[in-house]
Amino acid sequence: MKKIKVSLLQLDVIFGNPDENYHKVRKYIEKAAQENPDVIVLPEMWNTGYSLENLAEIADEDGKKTKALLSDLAKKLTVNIVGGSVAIKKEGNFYNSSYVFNRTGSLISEYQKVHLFGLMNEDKFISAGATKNQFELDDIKAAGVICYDIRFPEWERKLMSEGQQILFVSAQWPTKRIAQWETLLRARAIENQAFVVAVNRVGEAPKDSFNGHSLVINPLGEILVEGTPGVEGIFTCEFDLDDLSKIRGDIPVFKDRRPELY
Ligand SMILES: NC(=O)CCC(=O)C(=O)O
Repeated sequence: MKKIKVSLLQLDVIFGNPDENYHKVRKYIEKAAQENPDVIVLPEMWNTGYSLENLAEIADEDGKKTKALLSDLAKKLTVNIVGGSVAIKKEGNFYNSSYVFNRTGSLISEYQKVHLFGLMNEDKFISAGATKNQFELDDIKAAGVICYDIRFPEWERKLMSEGQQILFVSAQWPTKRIAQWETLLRARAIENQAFVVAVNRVGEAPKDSFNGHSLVINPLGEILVEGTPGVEGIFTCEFDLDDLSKIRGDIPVFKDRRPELY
């Protein structure tokens, strides 16, 4: 049996206020670690929110502050951290950037959101990434994407087709489209025959409302845990990765696919 315990930090994000958000994330990670999870997962753009007009003043310079905080906590608490994403500035550009740390505090993956969400003006302020986000946590192969990325199944397929067992998703997905969030995530779990661990923020921003509905979904598309809508908190779930081999054996989607046709 290969069990993994994940803690989802379904947090409110204080708009345009990195100092308060860093303080809050530290407290929440320390609190979550008391439940002894293997992995702690954060939402999207948790340092600034979508305060895009102010990025020059508030984005994290090359992610230095974020990396120092998450590395320190991962090492001190001996826990893997899938660090959601933060706004960073690097060489004159802004990125929506994700960092993953293992239990020793080493940075094991870095990813910039690939698909930028025009409806929230992200494409006007942020530069797109172009690299994959694949990593191993305690020898478990996994991949990660950010929010709007989940509307591009060909991207998740690419990330998940080298034996990845868990897809991590970090989001600021507004309440008004939350039914689509659930449907898309369940589809990504079923088609990739993988667990999906998806964290969405709660709270209000000037132009959007967020109600969380963070989810852990099994490879059959069944919901194992749902973050209580509208409630800030830590939602923890343990699941067994051995379930995957039976599902992948019964319906061998990865073996049966015909990539030469599509
Ligand atoms: N932050 C995002 O990428 C939002 C994506 C979203 O809301 C959608 O409907 O897609």
